[in-house]
Amino acid sequence: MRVLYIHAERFTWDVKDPASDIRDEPISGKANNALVIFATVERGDIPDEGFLRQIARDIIDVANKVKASSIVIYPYAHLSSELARPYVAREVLNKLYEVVKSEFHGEVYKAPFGYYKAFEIKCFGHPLSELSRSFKPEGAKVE
Ligand SMILES: Nc1ncnc2c1ncn2[C@@H]1O[C@H](CO)[C@@H](NC(=O)[C@@H](N)CO)[C@H]1O
Repeated sequence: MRVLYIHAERFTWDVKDPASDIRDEPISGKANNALVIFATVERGDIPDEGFLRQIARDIIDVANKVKASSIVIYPYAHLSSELARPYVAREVLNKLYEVVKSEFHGEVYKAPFGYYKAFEIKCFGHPLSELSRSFKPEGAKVE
C-alpha cells in the first residue's frame, strides 16, 4: 500500500461521478486539523489484521505527533501503477478504517470508495505535514 499523509488545517471532499462498479455510499464531507491519508491499495495487499494494524499504528503515531484532532482515510488510486482489484482495495480500506477508528482518540472519517471526487485541502506546511510511506504485507515498511 502506498500512502501520502497531509496534515491539513481544512480538508473537504465532494463526491462526483461513480468510477467503479464496487463503491460505497456517496457521502461528501469535511474535517479540520486532520491527518489526511491518501491511500492506494496495491496488488499483493491483503485485508490481514497484522498488516492493517501495522499501518494503523503508523497513521496514529503521526496523527499524535502532529496533534491532529481527526483522521481521514481517502481512497486514492493514483500513487502506484500496481493497483489491487477494486473489490480487494475496498475491503482493505474499510478494514483499515475500522482499525484506525478503534484505536484513535479523535474523529475518524472515510471518504467513499469508487467515485471521482473534488477536494479542497489547506496543508499546514510544517516539517511533518507531508509524508509518504510504502507498506508491504510481509511487514517491511519502506519510508
Ligand atoms: N487500488 C485502489 N486503491 C484505492 N482506491 C481505489 C483503488 N482502486 C479503485 N479505487 C477507488 O475507485 C475509484 C476509481 O478508481 C478511485 N477514486 C479516486 O482515486 C478518486 N480520488 C478520484 O480519482 C478510488 O475511490
